[in-house]
Amino acid sequence: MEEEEEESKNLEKLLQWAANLGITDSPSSTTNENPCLSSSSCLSHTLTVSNFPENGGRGFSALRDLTKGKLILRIPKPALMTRQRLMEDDHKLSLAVHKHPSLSSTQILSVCLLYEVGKGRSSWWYTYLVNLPRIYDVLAGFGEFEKQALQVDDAIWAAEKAVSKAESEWKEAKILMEELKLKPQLVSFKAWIWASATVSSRTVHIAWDDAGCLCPVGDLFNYAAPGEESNGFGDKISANLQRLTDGWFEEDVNSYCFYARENYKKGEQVLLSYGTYTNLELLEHYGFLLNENPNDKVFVSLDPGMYSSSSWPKESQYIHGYGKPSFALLSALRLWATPPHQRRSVGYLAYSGCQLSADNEMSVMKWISNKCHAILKNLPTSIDEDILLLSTINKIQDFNTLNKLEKVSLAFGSEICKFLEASGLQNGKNGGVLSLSVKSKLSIGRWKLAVQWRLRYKRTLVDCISYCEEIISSLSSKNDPG
Ligand SMILES: C[S@@+](CC[C@H](N)C(=O)[O-])C[C@H]1O[C@@H](n2cnc3c(N)ncnc32)[C@H](O)[C@@H]1O
Repeated sequence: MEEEEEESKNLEKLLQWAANLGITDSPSSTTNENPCLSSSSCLSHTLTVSNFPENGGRGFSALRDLTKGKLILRIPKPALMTRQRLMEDDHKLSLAVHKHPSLSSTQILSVCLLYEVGKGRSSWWYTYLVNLPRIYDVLAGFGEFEKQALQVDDAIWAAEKAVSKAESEWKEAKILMEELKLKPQLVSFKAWIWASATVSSRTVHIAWDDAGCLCPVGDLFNYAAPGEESNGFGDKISANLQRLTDGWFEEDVNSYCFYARENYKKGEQVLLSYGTYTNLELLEHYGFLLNENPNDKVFVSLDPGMYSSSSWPKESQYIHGYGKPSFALLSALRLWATPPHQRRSVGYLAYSGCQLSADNEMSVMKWISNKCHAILKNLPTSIDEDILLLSTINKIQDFNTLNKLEKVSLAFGSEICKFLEASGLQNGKNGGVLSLSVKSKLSIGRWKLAVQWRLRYKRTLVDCISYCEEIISSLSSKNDPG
């Protein structure tokens, strides 16, 4: 409770601080007038900060009905936390950073952020910094147990790569952080994960710095995938070319401006597209995923001969999150299922997305369906088991204890035991109540994300099997009308 009160006070201070910097949700403001300068909050016309437990937590809701395309928030350049700004304000930082030209722009921004945190209350950005999340669930922070809970090799590999990339970037940046005499806890790997996750999940794009910049108040928008509102999950992907983000820097007003991506009713959450991401990419960069993500992709491994039967790049051959094989995957498999000596003559049909013959289409559909079945069979748990496990994880999170452990362990056997082992928790001999440490609570959150991810993956494969079976049955009935 105390924590909540403190968070709400900090937020109030942030909105007032932002108002003093000219950040505003007033649609009529220009650079020359700052209607919020004397106000106690930069928000009063368009947006208010609310909590959306199921959709990103802290975010914005509409204060009134909003129209698509309307300017909803403006952050003047001096309020943007850029590398340039931080270094201009601190000569010592600037001198030290310039001695390390091999560090990447995002490594430098992460160091600058930690350096600013190290200043505590004396930082000009203090009011902003105390409102940043304390933890992130990005892949780079996944421990061994959480990585394995992803179950799918590609995903485990992506998590391992994220961890090792973070480790090597941290080691490279450590010398600079030590030169800057950061406190040991700010030089730790844990602090590095925090800083680099802040950078990857909260920066916005600016043309003059490829690290992007931190955008106070503007970074409170939660995410909706681009195209979501026009597609509907399961519908055909809209051919409309939409802008992938809803905010950009505008030179004429010297501000970062955010626009409503659709019409919103008063009270609805106002969301922002950060770009097009698969669920695994969302986990990697932002530490969350969407149950219905129109941009999700499931890659299935093909035999080398299948890749070489067409010129489609590997990354274009996948199954859409809603279960349909991608255009390129279908095209490649149609060619592969054609005898090699006939491939040239039907190539133009395959590349334009046409079916080649009923037999060819049926063998392609059977191949994909068998492949999906085989993948599902090889995974350690079924969809039903994952659903049950998720509901148990939810209960554990609700009560913050592991209750009636023996009963739970019976249902989920090894995975629960592995969690207990990984968290250093002992299974009470009598199956009694175990209180969870902060570390275990964090681990449970990541474990849940891993289970949600693999469940979505499995559902896509099941949807793909249904898709293939529908095509097979419709082609069979055409072939054999009797
Ligand atoms: C730019 S911040 C958005 C504001 C954030 N909720 C906060 O409290 O500061 C991005 C982070 O918000 C969370 N988030 C954004 N959109 C989400 C969504 N649709 N579902 C779940 N979490 C989301 C993720 O933790 C992500 O890393």
